[in-house]
Amino acid sequence: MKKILILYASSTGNTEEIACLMRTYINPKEFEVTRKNIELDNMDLNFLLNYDGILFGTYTYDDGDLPFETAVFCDSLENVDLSGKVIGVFGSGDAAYSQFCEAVDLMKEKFRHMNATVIDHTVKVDLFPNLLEDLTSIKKLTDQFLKTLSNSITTELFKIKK
Ligand SMILES: Cc1cc2nc3c(=O)[nH]c(=O)nc-3n(C[C@H](O)[C@H](O)[C@H](O)COP(=O)(O)O)c2cc1C
Repeated sequence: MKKILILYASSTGNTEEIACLMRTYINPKEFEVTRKNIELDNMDLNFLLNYDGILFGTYTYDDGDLPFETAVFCDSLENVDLSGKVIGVFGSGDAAYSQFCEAVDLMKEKFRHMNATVIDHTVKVDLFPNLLEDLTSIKKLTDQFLKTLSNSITTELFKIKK
């Protein structure tokens, strides 16, 4: 069974709510799913290698920038080989800011540069996910992620191949 990690930074719970919704769209009989917050006290990110796919969520802060915990996570990623991992990116922002959900795009680019297989569609929610278009977008990312993941080789096979 392929393993999925839903990992996110959320200060007031909006991004966490997207993560919770995503989990409901994944059949636990088909995939092993873990959902967790970024933990600033443990930035050894080698545990990411235990997962075949990662759904990564972040809110946006300070005029289109990464929030602190996502920035620390990003720096710690330098030593981790994410090639072959399937990754989807989502987040919450506030449409009142000109650089709406910019952190989602920044993380998408970051994962792309690490040779991960990044799903093109991203989820950008204005604050809390309560509109039909939010749910449609979240379902779309989850479905595309699961489809790509199903067609990828498993982490175990990937280790042997390397
Ligand atoms: C100081 C500050 C700066 C922010 N800057 C942005 C921004 O540049 N772009 C954006 O889309 N949202 C911005 N936001 C809004 C948050 O991203 C938004 O409230 C989001 O829903 C928080 O997600 P969370 O509940 O998962 O923490 C900012 C919020 C604060 C408090």
